[in-house]
Amino acid sequence: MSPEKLSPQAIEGELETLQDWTLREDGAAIFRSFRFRTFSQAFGFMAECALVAERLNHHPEWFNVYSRVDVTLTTHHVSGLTVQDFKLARAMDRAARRGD
Ligand SMILES: C[C@H](O)[C@H](O)[C@H]1CNC2=NC(N)=NC(=O)C2=N1
Repeated sequence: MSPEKLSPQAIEGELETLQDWTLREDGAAIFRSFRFRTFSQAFGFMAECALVAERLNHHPEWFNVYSRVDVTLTTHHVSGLTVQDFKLARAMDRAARRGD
């Protein structure tokens, strides 16, 4: 059963629990730029998140340059946000704290 597209109100509620993420202008994605001390830490973060994404069957759109990883989360099959995006965002926040 694929998750339902979240309403703007539900998205607002979810974002209140995720201080470091911002809602994209079109309201269909959330964004965070992670900063690490080294490239190795950034890549280790990506490797850990890749395994989480596979487990959730929900995958990020991300860009890495050196110690920075920019992440955009959206649910392609509803062209918007679902609980899967916020579940992955929380997992990524946890992984980033471990990588510090
Ligand atoms: C077939 C497979 O379940 C789908 O392609 C999954 C895979 N990962 C996904 N990731 C994201 N971000 N959005 C999706 O809609 C999505 N769908």
